Amino acid sequence: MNPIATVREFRATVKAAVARARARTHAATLGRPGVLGAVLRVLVAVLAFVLGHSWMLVQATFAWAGRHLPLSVFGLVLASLLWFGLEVSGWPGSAVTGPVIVWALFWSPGLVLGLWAAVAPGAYRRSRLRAWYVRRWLTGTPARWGRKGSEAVGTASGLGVRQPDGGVLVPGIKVRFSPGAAVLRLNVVVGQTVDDIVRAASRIATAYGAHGHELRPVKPGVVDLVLFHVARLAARTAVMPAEFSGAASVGVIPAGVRRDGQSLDLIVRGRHTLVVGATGAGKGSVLWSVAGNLAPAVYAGYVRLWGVDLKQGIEVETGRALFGQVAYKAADAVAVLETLVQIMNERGDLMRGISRNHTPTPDAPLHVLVVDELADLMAYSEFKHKNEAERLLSKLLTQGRALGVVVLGCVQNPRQEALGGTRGLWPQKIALRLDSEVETDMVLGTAAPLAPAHDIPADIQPGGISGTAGTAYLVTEDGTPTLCRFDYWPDRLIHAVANRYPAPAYTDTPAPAPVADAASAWLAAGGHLPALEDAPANPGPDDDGPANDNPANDAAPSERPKRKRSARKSTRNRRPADATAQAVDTGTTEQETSS
Ligand SMILES: Nc1ncnc2c1ncn2[C@@H]1O[C@H](COP(=O)(O)OP(=O)(O)OP(=O)(O)O)[C@@H](O)[C@H]1O
Repeated sequence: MNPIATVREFRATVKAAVARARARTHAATLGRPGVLGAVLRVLVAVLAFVLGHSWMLVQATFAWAGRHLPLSVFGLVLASLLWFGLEVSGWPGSAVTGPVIVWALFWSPGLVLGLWAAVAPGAYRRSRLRAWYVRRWLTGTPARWGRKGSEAVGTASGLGVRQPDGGVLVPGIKVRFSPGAAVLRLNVVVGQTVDDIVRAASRIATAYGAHGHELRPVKPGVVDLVLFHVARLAARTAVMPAEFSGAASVGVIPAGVRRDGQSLDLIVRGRHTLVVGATGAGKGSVLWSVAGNLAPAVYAGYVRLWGVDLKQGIEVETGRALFGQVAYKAADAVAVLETLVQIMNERGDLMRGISRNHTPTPDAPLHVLVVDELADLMAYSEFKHKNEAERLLSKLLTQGRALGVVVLGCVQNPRQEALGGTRGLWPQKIALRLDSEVETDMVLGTAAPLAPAHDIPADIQPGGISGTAGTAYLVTEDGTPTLCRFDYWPDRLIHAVANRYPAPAYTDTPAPAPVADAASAWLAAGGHLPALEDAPANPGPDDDGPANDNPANDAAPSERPKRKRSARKSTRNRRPADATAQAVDTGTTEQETSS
């Protein structure tokens, strides 16, 4: 027999077997399954189910065991000793049954918890019990969480009030746990103010080893001190917003995630919002979270977006179809402001004596003006423009909110010269990463101690992108700060949203020309702008966004962005003089920016 022929024959047999196996696997997993394929799929589903639920059982049981370490270790040691004794003594029956029963008796609460977690994993995850058992992240000893312990921490942190009889009265503290946080409810004692608690808060948080804290007023004299174990918030990519669901939801947008894991619902209606952040801090995420999430309402006619972007329109032009009117030059920006002031005045005339709060309708929509870099308008433009802009913007900021005209202004530098006289006129503030404590003070005022935006780390990743971009303190009108992370809006998603929910053709302004300027020309040249029908619902895995753990996104890319800043970004950070030198003709005419 020819050995070479034998080897060839053997190789051919192996190849044929592999090809058959591949074909079967393909049929069983991706193609139309035969009987074997169907059985395989069922088996895989059952296995996944069993493994998933067993994992929950193990997780919950061991969480319990971790919290009750002495008892659980004692049970294990006793069971092991029993097994050893039975083995050594040559016990005639099973040497395993007895020890397992002993172990199960000691671990029974954990096993019950585990069974519950396996049967109802969702309920277990949301439960306070789980929060309690997985609160090991806080370094405070268990005793510290008891009433006496927490009150001792309060006293040591300076919350005690000395009484005439020499005793010390401490605020009553009740502790409860929620996923990701422990909440201390403090009842202020006579002689104390909430300010005393504010002053002691960071000492208490440090005593518990918390990564951050927030104070939430409950009622006069009662404050919740929330201690967080989460050091940083994971990046999420935004998803295509759902269809317009009714006038009631206009102006409240799901913009990201809060530190306690809840959705960040940003209120835009009736609030002017100032967004401040160092370069690369993620102001674009805030801008598009607002513009992108308002898109369905824009499409339905309940909201009208106006854009001012003196950084050559690079940001706003990415989603141009969402905006009724845009301005990329200072003169046009002033014209937009004039138009809005006029709308506001006319609306005031109509509403006077009838209503004190505007309700958006398709006939009288909520006007939202988005300004990408306020300093370009308020500080770096010609004197006549910046003066006029400051005057008009101040009018909008002082009168617009009740009349349904609100402003979202972004700025890198919160100093006086960048904001003119408007700095104190923004009721809602979003402080992304800032360069210094002085800047945090400037933006947030009295809320600054509870919202240290300058402490948000830059965490520069390869490619120069910040690993914490989009992380911010949102300080609402009542001064409550919330650490949150805004969703990332990749260019492709912005295009897709703009294509799916374009603004109606407003009769008082011409429709945007498709490729009218350098920014659009760049988009066209890049070939990124998908055709209307091709627009993906969500950015695909090849998209250049950050890691996506947004549960709503079914096309979640699983890696951190590897991209360098996109062309949209690459031109955004030019200095003003530079920007003027490279100014492009945006094609925006006086006529376009005044109605
Ligand atoms: N929410 C986010 N999650 C993760 N990464 C983000 C997020 N927002 C932005 N980034 C990343 O950070 C980069 C810079 O973001 P962005 O351009 O929005 O910052 P910026 O504050 O507007 O900067 P500049 O003021 O210089 O224009 C983005 O290109 C993106 O890679």
